[in-house]
Amino acid sequence: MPQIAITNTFWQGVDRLDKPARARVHKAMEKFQQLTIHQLHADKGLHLESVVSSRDPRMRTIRVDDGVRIVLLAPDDASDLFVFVHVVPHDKAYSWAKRRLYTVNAVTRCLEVRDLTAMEQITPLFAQEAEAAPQLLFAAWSDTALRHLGVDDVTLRAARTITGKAQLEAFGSLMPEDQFEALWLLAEGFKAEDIYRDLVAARQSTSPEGDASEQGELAAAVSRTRSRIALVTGPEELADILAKPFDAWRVFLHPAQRRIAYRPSYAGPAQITGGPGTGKTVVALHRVKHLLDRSPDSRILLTTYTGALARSLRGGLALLFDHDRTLLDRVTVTTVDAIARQTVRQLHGNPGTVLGDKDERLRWQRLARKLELPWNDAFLAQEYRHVVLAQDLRTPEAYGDCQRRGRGSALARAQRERVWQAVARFEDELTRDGACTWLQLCAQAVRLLHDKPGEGPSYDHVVVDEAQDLHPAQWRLLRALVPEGPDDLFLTGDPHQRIYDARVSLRSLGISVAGRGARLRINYRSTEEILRWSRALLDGEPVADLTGDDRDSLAGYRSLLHGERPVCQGHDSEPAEGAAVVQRVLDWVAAGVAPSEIAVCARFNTQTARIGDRLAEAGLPVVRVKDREPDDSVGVRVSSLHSLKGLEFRCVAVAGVTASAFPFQAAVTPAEVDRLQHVTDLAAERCLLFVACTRAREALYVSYSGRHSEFLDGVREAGRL
Ligand SMILES: Nc1ncnc2c1ncn2[C@@H]1O[C@H](COP(=O)(O)OP(=O)(O)OP(=O)(O)O)[C@@H](O)[C@H]1O
Repeated sequence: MPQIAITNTFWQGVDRLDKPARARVHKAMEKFQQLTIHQLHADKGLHLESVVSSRDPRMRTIRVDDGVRIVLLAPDDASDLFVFVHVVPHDKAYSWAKRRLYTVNAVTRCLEVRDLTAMEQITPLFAQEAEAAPQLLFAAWSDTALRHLGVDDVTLRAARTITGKAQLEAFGSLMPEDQFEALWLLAEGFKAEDIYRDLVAARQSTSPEGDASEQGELAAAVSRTRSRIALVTGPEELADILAKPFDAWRVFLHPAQRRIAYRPSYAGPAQITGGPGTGKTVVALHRVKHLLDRSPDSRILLTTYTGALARSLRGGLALLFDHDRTLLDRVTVTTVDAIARQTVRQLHGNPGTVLGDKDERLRWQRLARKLELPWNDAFLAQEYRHVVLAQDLRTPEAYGDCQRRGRGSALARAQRERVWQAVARFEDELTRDGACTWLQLCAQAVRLLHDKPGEGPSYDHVVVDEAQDLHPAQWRLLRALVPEGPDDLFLTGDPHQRIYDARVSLRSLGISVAGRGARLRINYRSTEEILRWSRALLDGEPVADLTGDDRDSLAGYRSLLHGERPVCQGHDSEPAEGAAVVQRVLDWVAAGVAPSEIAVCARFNTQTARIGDRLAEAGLPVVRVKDREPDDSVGVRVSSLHSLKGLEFRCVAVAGVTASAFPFQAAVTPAEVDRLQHVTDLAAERCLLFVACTRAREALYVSYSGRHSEFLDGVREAGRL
């Protein structure tokens, strides 16, 4: 009977089919595996046939139904391994298969694919242009240097004609993925030796040795290409795979992802950064798997910022541990705030009422008035958050002497005394009312853990997702929950998605990640078109990294996927804009996108609610994204921008991107009140829009009525508006 291997491109094809077509794919594969090779060639239903004049003589197709065919590679040696490489509508299947050639890379020894026909067509055209060009993009590297990075002859010929990044991009989806990545990183200014280490050596080390003389060349290369191809070991595994939705991330990891997640051990805290959609959450989940598999008794805390994110982490873990749910008993998945509340309850008793931001601000407002302070509620709340709680200051002397890092307003000693008076009153009143803030609760939990060692919750490993938004008080709690040592903390986050005004120096909190940092650069979620558009929203100002000691950068960040350019439209009035958003959503649904795979969001709740009503009037099911909404409910997600954090959708509409909404003046501290806070608030506003736009996988629609946001100017300047 034939053996089956499936590639990531095959599953991407399956993902694009509707449910009935997917079921037929599953049926065809089941049948395929049950037949002998001889029966397979004779079977009229599957109708296995060669692809006439294909670049790769091993190319075959089988029939799924009248409209859809599977493309596969048949063995041309003694092996019986068939590699399922794609599934597409009938006519496209042949044109796709004809143009492509699968080869084994001489350096990485992995199987890779290229659109050979297109490469051969483009290369001579570029070569003509190159003759007259003053400079070639890869002139600084010798053939030997490029070959060392896995660039083969065909790609080398193409590379020698490339004059700039735009031309390199034109080859993006045509060249073998790894070779393009190497060239891209060179063009982005990365050093050849770093690329070799991160890409080539990583591929080599994550690939088990396949022996071509025993297995046949194709089978050996397949067994070495684990990041893109999975071997199906037998009918049971196939049945198991076919029975549930296939989530590629469970099986296929980029070498950088695998190297990070499955590194046997880190000597201390490790930090993983990367732009939106680069698989940081995926890596965090796989790290949990590695830690659980490695030692049978270890207890793990997997934590993040919001309840919605914790729920989605729980869902991800359930998928990853589908084979053995009992392992999950050793993992606690919850928010940092929830673990603070649990700790206080366990070690002290009822923590009382926890105030939301709004109530806290009202209290500061009252105090400012009562004490006749020259500062407003926003200033006092920020001073309390960024100085008093961030440095865990507990006495007027400590506050009087502290360095107010990150604050852009000077406070003389007498002024500090007045602020402290307000702080003391604020805390006393909360104690009197049996209330506290979330950050106070975290600080209290830390004190209790120190005072009652061994009595509170404790973990062997803590894994943190979306780490960029945590406050120092929350970091202190995480530090206190896990003893210092190897694999104590594993942090993933993206400083470019910082939307909750967190400023942290991890080192000062006893969390040093020096020498244990890694970065992910390939986006698996959105198309390159959406990424570029969204990146132009950022103004290029440097962003502090997760540690607070260095700068973060999105250099080398890109997507392997391509699609439509985002659409940005201005309208005469808000009703006209609302109507356009509804029409856009209807178009997406008509094109086959499930309503639950569409998100519509706006800056203000009132506007979001109005659009939700309009969608409902148009007959569309609507789900308002709030913390406790079940994930499987049917309907277009209507959401605030903040609630979209960490989530993703096939299509996203961001409405109301006007001058008054982005930046929203009420959310931005005036520069004359605090210069640094002003800059930070503006950056958070930009990031908020960036986060919302990068939730889109395939389509992004951005709209406004009246004057558009200044943040869109960057997109206009980049020629993308
Ligand atoms: N190796 C992979 N193969 C296939 N899909 C992947 C892979 N890694 C990640 N993905 C997919 O890419 C998308 C983004 O992954 P993930 O949510 O982990 O990224 P992230 O870096 O945490 O994103 P963000 O910071 O924007 O929340 C998800 O749909 C995930 O399933």
